[in-house]
Amino acid sequence: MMVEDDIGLQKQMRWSFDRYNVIFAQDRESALALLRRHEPVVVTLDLGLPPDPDGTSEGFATLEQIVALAPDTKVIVLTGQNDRGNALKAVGSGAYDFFAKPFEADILGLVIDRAFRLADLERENRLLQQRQAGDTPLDGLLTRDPGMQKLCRQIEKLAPTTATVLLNGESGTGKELFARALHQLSPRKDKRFVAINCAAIPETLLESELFGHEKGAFTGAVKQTPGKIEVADGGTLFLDEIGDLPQSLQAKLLRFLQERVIERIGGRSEIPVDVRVICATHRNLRERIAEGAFREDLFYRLAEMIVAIPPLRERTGDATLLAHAFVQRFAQQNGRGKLTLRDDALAAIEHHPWPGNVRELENCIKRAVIMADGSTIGAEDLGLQAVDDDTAALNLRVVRDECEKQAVIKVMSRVEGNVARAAELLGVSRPTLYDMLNRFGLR
Ligand SMILES: Nc1ncnc2c1ncn2[C@@H]1O[C@H](COP(=O)(O)OP(=O)(O)OP(=O)(O)O)[C@@H](O)[C@H]1O
Repeated sequence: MMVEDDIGLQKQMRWSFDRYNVIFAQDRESALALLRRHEPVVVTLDLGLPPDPDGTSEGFATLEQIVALAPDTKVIVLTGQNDRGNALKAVGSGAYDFFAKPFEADILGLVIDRAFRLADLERENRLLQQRQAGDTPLDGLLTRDPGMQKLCRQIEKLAPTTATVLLNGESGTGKELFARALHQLSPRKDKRFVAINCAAIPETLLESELFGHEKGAFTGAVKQTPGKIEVADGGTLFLDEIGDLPQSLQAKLLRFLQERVIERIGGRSEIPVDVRVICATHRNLRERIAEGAFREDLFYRLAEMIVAIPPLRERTGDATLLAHAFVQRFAQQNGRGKLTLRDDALAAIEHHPWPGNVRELENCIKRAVIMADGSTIGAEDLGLQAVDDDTAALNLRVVRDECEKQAVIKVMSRVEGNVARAAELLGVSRPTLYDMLNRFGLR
């Protein structure tokens, strides 16, 4: 796209750059409308645009909006001769390069070619990165959901730090898997990962499990036993279901986190321990605090970083991705040869809300692999309700229509029904927008 208000110059450019597929804009408004509509890869931008043709304010405003809307666009700003100040300012504001007017078409052509090449390379690079991100989320963890992949990147960043991480998510969402990944990717990976479930052990035993005891500390304490915290020295301590930690132990854990020393039950000496603490809960800890069941000061010690893991039903495409992988794994483990999921099974898996998340899905597939008679698994083998297989919704056109409809409704509401303005924002012509409104039955 070439943004140039001088019609004579536009003509000359059209002629000089006829080997490109060029679109022309003459002011900010038309430039932004064309940007939305055609998504040009390279833009040349004259800084002197109406209503300020002798200044640069409109040019800079246009540049700013192009960079904000489509940051990958390569904008080449055309400045006056010897106008270093504005040239540098433009590059500082996100322009790719600058060029002095009047220009020699050959040389400007070289700059444009280079901009296209760079844009190509950047696009390739982005694709490669996306592909890699999709292939290797975290060890043992399968996902294609963009939100989950973002979480995986966060975990990679958090892993090498000493931050205490709180993993929050429904039961079976993979909290322990994330905790192990945090350990594996940390400098502590060669030391122990010690997990303890605070909800599974009675209060009386939990204290000794965590802090250890000396011989004779209580009836049955026949020998000196170090606690889990001590055992994890140098490594990572994973406190699962931290929201269920009894009050008395909350105080003791807080003291450990503050002072980093423990005292075994019945012991007299303070033992320094160096552990990275990761904890997890399916509970809403803020609610527990409000109920008076969880100490606020402990919460802030534990939740230096909070990672919220989405339930399986909110991850796009993951239920079937995991189902295929689990079928393969369990078929192999049970010597079942090649087993596949039928379409009715896949539809049922997509529709089931999976309150028990990945663990529920895993168990469901495990059972089905054992029970299935033939070489395929149907909805019935999974014990799931068969649903009307709406393959229609799997058709890209229908999906696209639904998305388009949502976008049209949103934009039409934003511009209070102004069709011309909505068409511009959506990057379509007015007749196209009218067609869409008709097609979607919108008034
Ligand atoms: N994204 C995933 N890819 C592959 N396997 C997964 C994934 N998420 C979870 N799992 C598997 O699902 C099971 C449950 O995961 P995990 O124990 O980590 O969940 P959790 O959130 O800690 O559960 P709980 O809160 O009940 O302790 C495990 O067998 C785990 O390996």
